[in-house]
Amino acid sequence: MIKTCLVAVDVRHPKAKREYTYLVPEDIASSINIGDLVCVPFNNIKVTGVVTELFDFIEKTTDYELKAVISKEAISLPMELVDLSKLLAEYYGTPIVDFLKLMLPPKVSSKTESVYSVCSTDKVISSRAFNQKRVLEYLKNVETATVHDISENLKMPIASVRSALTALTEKGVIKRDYRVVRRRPMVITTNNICEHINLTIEQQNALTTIIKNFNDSKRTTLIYGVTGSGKTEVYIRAIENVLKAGKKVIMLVPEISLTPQMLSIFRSRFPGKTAVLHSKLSQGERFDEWQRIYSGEALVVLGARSAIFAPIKDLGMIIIDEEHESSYKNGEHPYYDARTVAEFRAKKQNASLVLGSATPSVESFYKAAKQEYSLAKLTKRVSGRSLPKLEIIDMREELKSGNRHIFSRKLLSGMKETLEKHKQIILFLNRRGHSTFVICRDCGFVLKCKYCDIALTYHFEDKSGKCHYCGYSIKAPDICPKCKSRNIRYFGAGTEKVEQEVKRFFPKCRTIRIDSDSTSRKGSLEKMLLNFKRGGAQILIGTQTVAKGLNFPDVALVGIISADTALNMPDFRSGERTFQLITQVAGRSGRGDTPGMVYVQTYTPESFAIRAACNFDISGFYQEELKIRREALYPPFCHMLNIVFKSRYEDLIKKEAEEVRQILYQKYNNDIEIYGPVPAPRSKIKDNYRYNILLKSKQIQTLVNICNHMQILNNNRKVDMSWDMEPLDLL
Ligand SMILES: Nc1ncnc2c1ncn2[C@@H]1O[C@H](COP(=O)(O)OP(=O)(O)OP(=O)(O)O)[C@@H](O)[C@H]1O
Ligand SMILES: [Zn+2]
Repeated sequence: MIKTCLVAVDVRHPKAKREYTYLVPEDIASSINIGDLVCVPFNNIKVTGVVTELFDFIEKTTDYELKAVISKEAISLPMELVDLSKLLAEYYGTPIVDFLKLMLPPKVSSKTESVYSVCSTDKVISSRAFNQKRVLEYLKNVETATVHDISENLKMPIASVRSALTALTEKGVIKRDYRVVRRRPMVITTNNICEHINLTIEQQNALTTIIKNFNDSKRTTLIYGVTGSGKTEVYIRAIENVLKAGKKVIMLVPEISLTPQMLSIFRSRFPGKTAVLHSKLSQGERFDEWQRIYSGEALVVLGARSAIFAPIKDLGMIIIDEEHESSYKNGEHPYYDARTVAEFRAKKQNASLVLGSATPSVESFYKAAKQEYSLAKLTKRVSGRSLPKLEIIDMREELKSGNRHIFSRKLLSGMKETLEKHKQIILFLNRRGHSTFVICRDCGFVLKCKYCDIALTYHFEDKSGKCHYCGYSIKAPDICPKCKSRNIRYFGAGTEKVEQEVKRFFPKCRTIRIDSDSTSRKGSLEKMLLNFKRGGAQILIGTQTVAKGLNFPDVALVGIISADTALNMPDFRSGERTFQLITQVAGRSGRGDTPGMVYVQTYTPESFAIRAACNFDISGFYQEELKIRREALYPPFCHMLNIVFKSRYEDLIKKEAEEVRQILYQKYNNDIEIYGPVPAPRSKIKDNYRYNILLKSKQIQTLVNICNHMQILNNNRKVDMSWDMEPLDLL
């Protein structure tokens, strides 16, 4: 009997699903499986693809000759992941191959090294060949050794070892083999951490809920635990239980939480069994971690967003820490949300899902209120530590009393006091660079990007204006390019400016600045955080990178330089983001012996989100927020789909977007609300105009249908079109 298979191939082709049928040649017919990586012919070239279906070939069903699979590669995806890709492809209206690609290891190979061992003891080595004799004696006492092992143990230069080994191999006394070496990511370790911890009653209760859900209902557990309440310890105990039951775990954390701290906790609690996956791994490291997971050597996968696609077969639990984080959403095609993928995956593999946060997303909070999720609360910090005290500072008052600095008087004296006590400080500002715009006071000219409709940010370090969207950079002008005036001023502070000001007020104080400018080199973020933890600096200045999950016991003061940056975003989630950001950043304060203080500077002290965060009024905040969302019809009371159009030609966008709107209106009008097409808030980026059509619907299935319809509408379009299911960002 002949077999055929369906292969998802990685090629750009107008045909929507990008899956094609191939004949299976006889020599691999008995070994081929769904999930196998294969090489197939496609338009006269060879491409790779993944087998998604197998059929017993019955009759000739098409007019054209089927081509045959060329070869089978050594890699194969678990069947569960192929099934998951199919579900996701349907849900997001995206070719299946786009998800399969996220699941495959990178295209590199294993790293091998040579090892030597004795194979014959008959031959006599002349006593003049001194090095050879020593090397041979050494090898007789060990099973195998590498060049480096030998060199190190015999204190012999590498070159001498090599020539001795070559001579011995030629004589047939020893032989050379190859063994695979695993590249192990992140070697920085902090001193450990295996002290025994007795769970608090709240932690114990949370653990019981998780285990109960794991054992029977598989219901999702939401752990709402205030900052410093010991959520990590609860996750670790839960993982221990899952491993005991013979199952495996994926734990997702935001990229930043993958610090040496977190890694060394996991490596010491699950020695040899933890794999990590995140965006800063080299291709080789990623390949090896993938192999360790796939082979079953690693039982716990700790990683950022894309780790949700880790090749695990016996999955028992998925844990998502800081579940409110927007970094779980992929901001480009394929626009998946790791939390949604986790839900699909947990269901498919009969695993249970655990979400945790000190500031759960409004959506999750709502599901817990409706009892779709089990809610476990940790209301207190561990070891009797109290939550920090938050104070709002009205910056308008500061201005009125003549203080034009970025630090209010209270924050400044708080900093002075904290430094005197030899405690640490975190200053938070959600903007990098020095000044957010450069303006001419005479004619109002604002320095803008050549390619984007965005003001350039001034960076003091290289005296340049930079675009934070496309990277465009020019030397900042001394005179206005438009009216030639010298009256150029810089407005709006960023992290660089904060650092400068700290240096001005406290010249002797050591600072560390963490933002994407200062941490672009691999490993630099980890080193900076470790340095701060060890007391290498007194003040840490950072963007939202420093808001999450960090545990520095010596931090006694947190200053939020401007609580308004997130609030002023034109987005229905701005209130929620502001609330979360303040609560999270504030949560870094007072985690050790000294009680924590937090100053929240703002020009809008009456804002509900800011006041609720400062009063720890989480339930008041969610109630108010849910009321607004219900009235204005926003998630969780509806689902959304954003259709994004991009092109260099604005007329073309307008025409095509209008066409799409018409089609959607005619077909789906009863079930959806349509907004747009309108220019996106960031209307031009990298020389491309951007327009949005936003759809809302109470029926998720309608939006799923539209996503799949979009794949067809996308054929032969002259403008670039993409569709973002449940968007987090409409900018
Ligand atoms: N039962 C316990 N007794 C004493 N210390 C504990 C206990 N549980 C956890 N800890 C310690 O408390 C500290 C804070 O815990 P952890 O970082 O897990 O807090 P968290 O809830 O994740 O906070 P955040 O939301 O701010 O990240 C850690 O150093 C941890 O070792
Ligand atoms: Zn730009």
